[in-house]
Amino acid sequence: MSVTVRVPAKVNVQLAVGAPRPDGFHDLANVFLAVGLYDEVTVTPADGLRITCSGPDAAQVPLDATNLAARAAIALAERHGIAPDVHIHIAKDIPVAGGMAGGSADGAAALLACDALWSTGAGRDELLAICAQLGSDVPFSLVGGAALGTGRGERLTPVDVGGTFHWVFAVADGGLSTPAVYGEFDRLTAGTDVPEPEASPVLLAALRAGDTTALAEALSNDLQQAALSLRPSLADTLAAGTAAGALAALVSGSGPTTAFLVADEESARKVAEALLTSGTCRNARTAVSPAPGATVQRP
Ligand SMILES: C[C@](O)(CO)[C@H](O)COP(=O)(O)OP(=O)(O)OC[C@H]1O[C@@H](n2ccc(N)nc2=O)[C@H](O)[C@@H]1O
Ligand SMILES: Nc1ncnc2c1ncn2[C@@H]1O[C@H](COP(=O)(O)OP(=O)(O)OP(=O)(O)O)[C@@H](O)[C@H]1O
Repeated sequence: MSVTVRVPAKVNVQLAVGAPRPDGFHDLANVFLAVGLYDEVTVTPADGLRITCSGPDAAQVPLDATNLAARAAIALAERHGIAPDVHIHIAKDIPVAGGMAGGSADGAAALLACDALWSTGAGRDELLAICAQLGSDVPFSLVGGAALGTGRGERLTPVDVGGTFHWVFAVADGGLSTPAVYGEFDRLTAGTDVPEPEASPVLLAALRAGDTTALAEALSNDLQQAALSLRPSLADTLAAGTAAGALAALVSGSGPTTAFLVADEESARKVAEALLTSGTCRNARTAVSPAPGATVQRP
């Protein structure tokens, strides 16, 4: 018997970053929106723990115990006194190291899949606590939709979304390391007074109203400057999407994927095509939001 879980990518429609904490993390006001690009994680009983991965970016995914999907299986098994003897297969469609929480998504998906396979009876709160141990973005991958993440992003409050938003994502060549981007943020803000991060009421109202124009005006990412500083060529990608008619352009999370909010499906197609022909990115993907969180697939 196997269990398959489908899990979405995310874009941060607001990422407000505070000063570094003593533990090295940063307090955030992190407004997550799940977008309809998905990985699928399948777990099957096996003699030991084994990971495989398929998809165009599969070669960049670690297949050892550092993989977040493996760490999730081990964490759940330890808590319930079970041997983590599963074959985990990741069908990867979320860009790797792109700031779209691909690894986090696989962690949340493997956790939910193993929980179903082993019938552990773990409640939602226990699963969310394990997610938070695995990484700051992992709890959101489990819940999906839209949520405000505070603390290091792991403490979630659901956010209402009153409509569908259309996006284009420009996938860059190579990844950016999340700690390196936070480190660059610290370097760029050193000696300045970094304000306490706060969610923008205007942005939350735009989401609630399903108002694309208002959301376009309210999007913000405090890590954008740091990502651009480490990868200056991203400015060309942002400019190419804006010139093609995107309502707003921003770096997705820690980058280097860039996100373009567009009016509708037709505009998404046009902007994606223009980005591809601009030569400023490796690939361009269209997607809608919000998307549901990690979900067990029934055959
Ligand atoms: C950039 C975002 O993707 C936005 O959602 C997240 O903040 C990153 O979340 P993540 O990849 O799950 O990050 P984690 O695995 O928890 O942490 C990786 C590293 O990122 C930095 N980090 C992460 C989250 C946070 N609130 N402050 C940080 O400074 C730390 O250097 C940390 O060691
Ligand atoms: N299941 C996984 N899929 C992809 N990368 C993984 C996975 N598990 C661990 N990793 C490691 O995590 C690193 C970051 O990859 P990931 O795709 O999660 O980045 P990201 O989307 O930028 O993350 P975030 O948006 O959460 O900061 C990779 O370079 C890889 O070494």
